[in-house]
Amino acid sequence: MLQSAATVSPAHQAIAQAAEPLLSVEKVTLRYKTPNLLVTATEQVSFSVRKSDRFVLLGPSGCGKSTLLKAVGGYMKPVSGSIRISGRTVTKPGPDRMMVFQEFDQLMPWKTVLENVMFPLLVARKLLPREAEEIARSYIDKVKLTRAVDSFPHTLSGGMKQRVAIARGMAMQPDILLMDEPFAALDALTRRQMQDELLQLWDDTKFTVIFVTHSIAEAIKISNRILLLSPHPGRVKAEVVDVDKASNENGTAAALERDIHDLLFCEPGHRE
Ligand SMILES: Nc1ncnc2c1ncn2[C@@H]1O[C@H](COP(=O)(O)OP(=O)(O)OP(=O)(O)O)[C@@H](O)[C@H]1O
Repeated sequence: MLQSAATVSPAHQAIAQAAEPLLSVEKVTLRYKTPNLLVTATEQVSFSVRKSDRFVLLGPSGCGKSTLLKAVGGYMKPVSGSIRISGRTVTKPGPDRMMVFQEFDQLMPWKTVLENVMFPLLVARKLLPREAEEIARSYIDKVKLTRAVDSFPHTLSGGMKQRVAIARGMAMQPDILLMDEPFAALDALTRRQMQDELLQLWDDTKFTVIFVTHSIAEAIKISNRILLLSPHPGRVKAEVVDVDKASNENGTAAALERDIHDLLFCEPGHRE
């Protein structure tokens, strides 16, 4: 189930062709221009995401995971290649792609939990306050923050703030939720709890998510598919096309974790 970039099986090609992807990223090269440097973040990266995928971008620091997510979000244009959602080329940010970041300060500190979640519904979806409140409250319930609905962000723990950010993103019912290391700044226990809650939310609503992480264990736990990127500049190294199946074939999730680690970090024949 670990497929190298060069060897995609005919069976997988057939499945990929049969199910029209929601998101197609084709041969995307992304660069930053600084006054003195041209930094190539990713080179010729291709992948596709289907509806209800829990798709993880995994790779070492600096391989361009966040940059790819920014480009899917419409915040950055590829220098070559294309990014399409349901056949439409992505040219700018839109309410069909909501982002959840790692930082705890992504909420507006002067607004309550309810007001933070309602804000994009009022501004981007242009809903009436009553409609926005109803939707916001239902997603606040889903992330188990009913009792904190009137609290201000500074009174919340890091995990609670991330739950608000997830509720805000999901309440917009985007085509794709883009999550950039959303649990990386949490303590280990809270991080595990948040991973479990994300999976419960997915069981409820089957939303489509692209999740960036550099934790192999986190990737295996939350995804159904994983794209492995090589170190800077990021190129596709392999794809785990069915994480559950790969875990079973490898015996355990721990065995798959070792295989992915070796693929990402070791030269052939070496193991740390
Ligand atoms: N604003 C920027 N200007 C110039 N170079 C940048 C900028 N942002 C990122 N880069 C460079 O682009 C490359 C990819 O960065 P990116 O943050 O996408 O990697 P990443 O895989 O998400 O890393 P991490 O796991 O550490 O967050 C790196 O070499 C980084 O230094």
